[in-house]
Amino acid sequence: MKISIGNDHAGTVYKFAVKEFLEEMGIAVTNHGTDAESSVDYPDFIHPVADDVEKGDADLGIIICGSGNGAAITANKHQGVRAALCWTREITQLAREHNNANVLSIPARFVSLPQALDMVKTFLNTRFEGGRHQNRVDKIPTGCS
Ligand SMILES: O=C(CO)[C@H](O)[C@H](O)COP(=O)(O)O
Repeated sequence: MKISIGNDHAGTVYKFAVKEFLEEMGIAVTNHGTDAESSVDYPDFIHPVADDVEKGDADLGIIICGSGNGAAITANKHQGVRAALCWTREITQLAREHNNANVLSIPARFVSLPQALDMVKTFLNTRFEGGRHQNRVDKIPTGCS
């Protein structure tokens, strides 16, 4: 299992905690930064994560910014990337079960660190249900057929 992670300045503290959490589980992590808390532009650090997922260089991605929206919007510009903005365990579970999300977007300014780590754990431990959801996910790239 390989996970690519990236964040802006609002997500730096959470990123390091998530990275440690993953590495303690024996998961290989590619960290695209930023590793600083000085102001940066989130696309510079989120596109590399989405690139990894798009190209198959990572199984999953985790992206973090203040609201989670800029990161998710950026990642979803990439082919084959399904980035889900999540703020509870239940939303995270559904993002995997129903949407086959392959990138988790965490809003660092709106969830606690324990909540964020719980979402990461849920994201890793939940499988896509397929079935009717597969038909819907298949229609995402090109719209209705
Ligand atoms: O959430 C974000 C993008 O969606 C950013 O983290 C947020 O916009 C950064 O704001 P500021 O420059 O005021 O720290």
